Amino acid sequence: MTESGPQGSQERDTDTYDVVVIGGGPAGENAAQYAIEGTGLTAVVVERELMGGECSYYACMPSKALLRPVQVADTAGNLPGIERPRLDVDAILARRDSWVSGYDDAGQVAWAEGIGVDVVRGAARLAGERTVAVTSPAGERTLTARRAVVLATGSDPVVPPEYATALPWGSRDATGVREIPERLAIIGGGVIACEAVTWMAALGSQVTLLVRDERLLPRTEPFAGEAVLASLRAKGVTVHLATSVTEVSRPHAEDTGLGRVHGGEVTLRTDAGADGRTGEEGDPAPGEIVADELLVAVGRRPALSTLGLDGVGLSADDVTGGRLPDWLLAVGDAAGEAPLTHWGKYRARVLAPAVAARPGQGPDAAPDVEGSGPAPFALDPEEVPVPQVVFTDPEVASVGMTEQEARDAGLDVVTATVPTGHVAGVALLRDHPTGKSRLVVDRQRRTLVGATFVGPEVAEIVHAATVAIVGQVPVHVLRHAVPSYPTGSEVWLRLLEALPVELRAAP
Ligand SMILES: Cc1cc2nc3c(=O)[nH]c(=O)nc-3n(C[C@H](O)[C@H](O)[C@H](O)COP(=O)(O)OP(=O)(O)OC[C@H]3O[C@@H](n4cnc5c(N)ncnc54)[C@H](O)[C@@H]3O)c2cc1C
Ligand SMILES: NC(=O)c1ccc[n+]([C@@H]2O[C@H](COP(=O)([O-])OP(=O)(O)OC[C@H]3O[C@@H](n4cnc5c(N)ncnc54)[C@H](O)[C@@H]3O)[C@@H](O)[C@H]2O)c1
Repeated sequence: MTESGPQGSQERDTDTYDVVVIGGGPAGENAAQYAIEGTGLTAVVVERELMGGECSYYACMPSKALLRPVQVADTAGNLPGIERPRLDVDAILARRDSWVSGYDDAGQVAWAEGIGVDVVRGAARLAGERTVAVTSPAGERTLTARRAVVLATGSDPVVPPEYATALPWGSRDATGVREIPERLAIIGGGVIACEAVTWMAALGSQVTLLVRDERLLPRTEPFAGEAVLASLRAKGVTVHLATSVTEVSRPHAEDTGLGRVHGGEVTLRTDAGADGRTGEEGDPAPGEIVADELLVAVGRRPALSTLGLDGVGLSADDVTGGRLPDWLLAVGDAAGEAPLTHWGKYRARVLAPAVAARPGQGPDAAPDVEGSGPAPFALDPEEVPVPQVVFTDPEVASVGMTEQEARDAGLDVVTATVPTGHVAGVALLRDHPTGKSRLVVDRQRRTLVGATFVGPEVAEIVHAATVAIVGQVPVHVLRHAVPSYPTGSEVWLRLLEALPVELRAAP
């Protein structure tokens, strides 16, 4: 066996583990951790950038570190007796830097090694059944999996080619912002766009949001996008709905680095005026918009293109469709499921026992793992509801189906909708609370199938709805779950009272 390795460390060219995980984001870390926990099996994670993945350095952590001071300032600005705080941009960016550990993953590597998971640096691809080739500056290395290879490579941003030549910002630049563009145009109206406009406007950019759809946050209840739209406009953000950007030009585009303005002015042409369209009533989109920077936030797709899938007879659709051989699994954004950290970690937790229980292969295969097997579900996995919090002002916290999704699924549903701020616990948090809350109830089963809360600090309320859906608690039983007074959870009382009387009593 040849010895070689980076920085003088002794590494073998070839190595064998029970589980080889490609990608060290939250899903990959959890897949490795829970596959070997309490089993005596071995696991390695191959990571080409930073252990901890997109979430830790470029996505969830820095975005929420930037949004929290903005939220606190907004709250303070709506409480008589407190002067609206001045945001100290440098201090906020410094706090963001500390939350991303200065883009240094030593802590995450130490954590992995501490739980017995090896970390190999490099870009991995499938080189055959159970075989992973890793390329790094130190050379090529081959890893073999006795039981399973787990694809946890996350997702890549979609950048339409007509925008790409302008070297626009992606979400990494927005979360890693160093230079605040004076005029920032954002294309997109989904989660990333709505969160990024919130912190970039607060940090001082004059933002124009260009939204192709008729509304913001199209996958949530309509009243969620309406509340966020009203709030953004009240803060001075220009929002053009139903507007497509048809052309982008930037004569002096330059890759100046993460979070820095990427060159000279950028000019966007929109479809305003085409077919008599004016963007939206009272606020027509101009045909041309000039900005200092452009952020493109129009979705992400599973990062599967460099994995050599065709070499093992597979396509990206096989991965996202779950048509995989028994030695191969996918978790997290790479699997094409809800692209959320908590969802990827959950799927890794429930799949891990099945990974460990795959029969060992090869002469040195470890004994079969006793007591492991497919994870027991209380619910059909398809029925486990996905929660999400969008950290805008107001916050949007939802779980399970919207009313429309439930109807589209053929359910006979009844809904209850109330203004969130009409309960004392919410009204006490700040003056002028906005937003509504809604329960979606399956009339036949008398249980929740979805809930949405829009308002101040609703992020902490939604988990009660998740528990109610997973526990299949009938709504008449939920009436005995008494919220403390005066807390935001009292919105549950108003919602349950707004349901038809026959659903409130035991059948
Ligand atoms: C701006 C932004 C904000 C977000 N905020 C939230 C939030 O608040 N809450 C939430 O739940 N979700 C949020 N998300 C989504 C969340 O970041 C993702 O769902 C999550 O990171 C997915 O985890 P993952 O482990 O599947 O992939 P990732 O975190 O993307 O990790 C994948 C890892 O695989 C590595 N990799 C890829 N290919 C290879 C290869 N061939 N070889 C070796 N390594 C490879 C990558 O370098 C990366 O480190 C946000 C996303 C963005 C963009
Ligand atoms: N707080 C959170 O949980 C959080 C925060 C940020 C991101 N995320 C995750 O990251 C994922 C990606 O976020 P995102 O905002 O990029 O995607 P998204 O799917 O939420 O929104 C994309 C938006 O872009 C629009 N769009 C698509 N193609 C377009 C085009 N060519 N031109 C103009 N508009 C176009 C879509 O209609 C949609 O409104 C989300 O699905 C979310 O799960 C989560």
